[in-house]
Amino acid sequence: MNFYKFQGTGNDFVMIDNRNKTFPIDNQLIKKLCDRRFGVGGDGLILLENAEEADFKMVYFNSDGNESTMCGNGGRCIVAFAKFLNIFEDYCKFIAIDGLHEAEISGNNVKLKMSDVDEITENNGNFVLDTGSPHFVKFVENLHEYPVYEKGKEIRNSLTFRENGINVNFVEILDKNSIFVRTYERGVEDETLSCGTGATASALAFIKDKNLSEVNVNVLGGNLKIYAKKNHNSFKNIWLEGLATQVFFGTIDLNNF
Ligand SMILES: N[C@H](CCC[C@H](N)C(=O)O)C(=O)O
Repeated sequence: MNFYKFQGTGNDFVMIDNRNKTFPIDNQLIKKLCDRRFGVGGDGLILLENAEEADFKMVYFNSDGNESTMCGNGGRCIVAFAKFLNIFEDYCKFIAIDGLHEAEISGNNVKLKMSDVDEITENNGNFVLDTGSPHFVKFVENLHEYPVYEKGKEIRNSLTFRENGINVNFVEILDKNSIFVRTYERGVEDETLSCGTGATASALAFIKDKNLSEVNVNVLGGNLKIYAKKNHNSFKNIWLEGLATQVFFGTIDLNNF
């Protein structure tokens, strides 16, 4: 079995061209392929498959081996992967678990259209919203020193969120249109170097009461840019932009893995 390793601002994925539908979807196999010592290593595994009314379909699994909701950085990486496979020229449409996405690629830079966000709810100064995956957003000071793993794990496993889980984003405001975000990711159950749907959620929480439509988001693994059109407490025309690159490729004999 051929696999490709891609990363988008440090969020990394095992990518498989599964248009022939031969990949054995097995949670334990996916978990082992994502294992950083016993496997290839990755925050998740992504299958690229054929789609009726789009250029391709994205199927996303977290590194715990379970299929999950939309992955923004994974979406940017599958666009770069599909371009590498010559599936499209510079603009594509693909189907993911949260619906149809458009994307543009220029070199290693990918701009991905995210699902609309209908509502941001607030609970004692924090924010909860769904950008294709569920996110909790908390604004803090001195984010570099903040205990992201401990506090993120605590919120993700709290009574409110324990059953379905949630991704937990901690945000420091850098200037009038820039934020720094660190994320504890559901299904990875650890901090990742970047979370695309999390960066998007954090940016929307940041601009919800501002007259701003572009946000620079610094993450540990690089820089992202989010564009959004606000409409009261909802957002449309949301785009996530950043670099996505192929790191290496290889083959695995699944009969002896
Ligand atoms: N772990 C997330 C999905 C991947 C999100 C992240 N990798 C992104 O770039 O959006 C979840 O299960 O909700």
